[in-house]
Amino acid sequence: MSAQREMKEKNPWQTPVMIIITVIGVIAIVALVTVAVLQNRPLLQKYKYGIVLDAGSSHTALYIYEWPAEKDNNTGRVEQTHSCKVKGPGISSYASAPLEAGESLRACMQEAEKLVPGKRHHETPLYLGATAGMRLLNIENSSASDKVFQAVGDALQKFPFSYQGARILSGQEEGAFGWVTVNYLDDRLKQGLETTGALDLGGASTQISFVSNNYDGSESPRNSVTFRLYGNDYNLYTHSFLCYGKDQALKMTLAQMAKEGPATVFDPCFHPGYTATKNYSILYDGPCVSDRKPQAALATFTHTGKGNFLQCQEAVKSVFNFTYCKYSRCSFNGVFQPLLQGPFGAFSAYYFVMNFLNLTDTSIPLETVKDSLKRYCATPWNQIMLLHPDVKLKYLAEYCFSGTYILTLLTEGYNFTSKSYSDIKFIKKIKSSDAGWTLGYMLNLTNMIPAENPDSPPLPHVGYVSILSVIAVLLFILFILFILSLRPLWPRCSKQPQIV
Ligand SMILES: Nc1ccn([C@@H]2O[C@H](COP(=O)(O)OP(=O)(O)O)[C@@H](O)[C@H]2O)c(=O)n1
Ligand SMILES: [Ca+2]
Repeated sequence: MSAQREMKEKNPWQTPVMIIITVIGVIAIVALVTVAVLQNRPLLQKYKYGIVLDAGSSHTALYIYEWPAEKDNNTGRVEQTHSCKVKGPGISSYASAPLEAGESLRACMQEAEKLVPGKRHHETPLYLGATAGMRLLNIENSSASDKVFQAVGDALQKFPFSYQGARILSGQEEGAFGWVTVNYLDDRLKQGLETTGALDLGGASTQISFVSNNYDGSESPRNSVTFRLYGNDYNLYTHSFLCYGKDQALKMTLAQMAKEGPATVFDPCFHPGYTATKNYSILYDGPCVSDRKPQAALATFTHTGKGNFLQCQEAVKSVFNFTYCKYSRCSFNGVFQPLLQGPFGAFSAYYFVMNFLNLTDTSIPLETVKDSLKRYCATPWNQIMLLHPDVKLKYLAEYCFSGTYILTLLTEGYNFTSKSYSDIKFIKKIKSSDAGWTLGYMLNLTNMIPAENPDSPPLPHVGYVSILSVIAVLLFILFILFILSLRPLWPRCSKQPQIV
């Protein structure tokens, strides 16, 4: 009995005071941590959406973007969650039937209606941006281009989204927003890292955009775009060459070869054995080629392939003008271009063509790439058709030209060398989003890239809760130790005489 009492006296945990203190202490810690967790728990993730239609010269594509609702003005990462290719040609091809341009967008828009949650429809911005195809139609026939926009706008407004308008992007915007997209997706802007240049090849125009340390924008102000993004200033060089997209370049090259108006055009950019009867008018319609029209044109010509890469390269070079430059340096056609500064991401048709030709690896020496293309161009047409039975013949016939055009544009046009060629990366997507101008365009119009870097909380949520828990436990231990240190003063002293 006395041993038991001694035990009880030695073990303060058995005194009622200590039990009560412990229980209260544990309850307090649990309450504190629970409050910390609940109060700072990330809110149930809700998303916002944005839709951009890229009305290109060859086709229209719809992109749906998504981002966490509570972060739309700062660090939220915007991602492409869906893309839809509109059936049929680009909207500029509907000049004589504008209503059909609007109609053509319906299927993709209905898809978007299903994919964006119903309760977000009315707040989801919807943009349509048209590029070089509509630029050309606008030059050629502005009332036809207005009608196409009217029809497209009418069709888009029938959907429940927040329609923000349809317009032609300037070449500068197209180049600059492509650059923003690539660098945003690579996380280079937020972190203030060295940026990647953007090379975009379309059907009717092509863009080059990059930051060059020794370019301040003063030499050719119209090629300069300045941004302040996440607290960093960027002075971007950008240029868009109208008519130098691969489809218009093909037309210009062929029109150049056929400028004497012969009955047969022997074309080194097409495979040997390729032959087709074509209408002369296809070579001279549109503002890129109208001035190359021969005096006495026949109605048709026979287009015959010769499959010769070097001659094709010469033919392509003939559509570039290298003879004049009023600046310290130029790319071509008298357009200023500062010293190239890599790395570069090359997307859209750059990727499609080089991927088809199995030439996306830029660590392969440029000479080897050219040799490979030389062999490809020299391959007879019937063999090419056998190798690619699934590819549409119109597209299949053009890869020799397109590959040659890309290499010529990069090296002769933009002055990439055998060495700097490896600074280029042919890309289709970055993470889940396509490389192109659409994302940059939407980020800009929704003010989603702040000029200054937003302040972020010093600790992430998990760190905050962990530190709070550790401090609570330490405080509790400290409290117990403090109580124990008071032990000699406990009532035990006054009970002593009873034992005696
Ligand atoms: N799978 C694909 C898709 C497009 N393309 C080409 O990529 C180019 C896209 O140009 P685009 O329609 O965006 O025209 P722009 O308005 O940008 O000049 C066209 O020349 C298409 O033929 C391709 O080669 N393979
Ligand atoms: Ca394009």
